[in-house]
Amino acid sequence: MTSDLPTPDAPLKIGTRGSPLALAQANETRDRLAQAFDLPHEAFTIVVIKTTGDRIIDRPLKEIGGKGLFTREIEEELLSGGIDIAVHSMKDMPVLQPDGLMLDTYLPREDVRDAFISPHHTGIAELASGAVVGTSSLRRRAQLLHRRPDLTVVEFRGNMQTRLKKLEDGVASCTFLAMAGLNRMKMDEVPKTAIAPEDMLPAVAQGAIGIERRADDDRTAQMLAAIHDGPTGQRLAAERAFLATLDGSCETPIAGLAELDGDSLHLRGEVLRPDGSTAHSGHRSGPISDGAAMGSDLAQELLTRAGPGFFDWHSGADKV
Ligand SMILES: NCc1[nH]cc(CCC(=O)O)c1CC(=O)O
Repeated sequence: MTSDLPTPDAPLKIGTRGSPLALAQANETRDRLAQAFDLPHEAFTIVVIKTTGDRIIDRPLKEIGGKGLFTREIEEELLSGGIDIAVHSMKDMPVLQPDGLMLDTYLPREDVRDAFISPHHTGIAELASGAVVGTSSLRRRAQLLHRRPDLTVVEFRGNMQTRLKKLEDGVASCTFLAMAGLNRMKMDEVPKTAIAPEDMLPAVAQGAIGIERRADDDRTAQMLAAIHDGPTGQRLAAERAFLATLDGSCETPIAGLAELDGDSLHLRGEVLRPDGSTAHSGHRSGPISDGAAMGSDLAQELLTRAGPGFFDWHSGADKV
């Protein structure tokens, strides 16, 4: 199928951010490609790219401009040929990619659930009134305050290691991390309890790794097809259509999860006010091939139920 595979002299350049999780994801991508084509690891180079989001770690993400901050420099390298593929956590990716790029290869999805992390407790119910919770995720913050308005949420930025250090230092009683990241980094020693999606619906695409390429790069497209996971693609098609219709920005707390059962797909979605005061959730079931339509349909329902103004908070005065 593929005539000119990469070689140690002309390696395929894999672009990634430099966080331990990003590197683990890039390594997994290299391993899968090497195995699929029986190539040595030297046929791949991992190129670490520092993004604006990595550089500015002392301010909340929402202040410095949101999601594209972690991808812009990487996508520029891809477009200019500095790298051949870029490996991303799909939950950090906007629904639309720049012209000339394609993002439709997904590795098999990891555990989609959030984990409750605390040295002293095993779940939210155990937290005393007023307990301090650290998270930088607007979704987790809103979901938490929706259930427990008595808790205090403090901003917890930085990579997973930085956040765990803050927890150790006693800055908060607990934090939340994706099970997927903990599993991919084999951080078995972290005191964690997986939270059922019924109790905390995960972010759209949580646990999925996506691989981006230039749209006109046919050799790379053929190589990536060999490691693509179809079921993950079907689930993300529904979840990302849900997100696209909601026009989710980094500032809007949105959760969504699609699961497959035989030929059917079941999609759950939730939108919340950032302070947790109101939440709207719903679900759809249908044939897998209708996933994207179900995603936009569910989003329309939630938009209607939420009513005008629900998503306007970011431009108004009631920002929390
Ligand atoms: N926004 C940061 C981010 N992006 C992806 C993951 C975890 C891995 C995944 O969900 O695929 C994380 C950290 C976290 O939420 O704990």
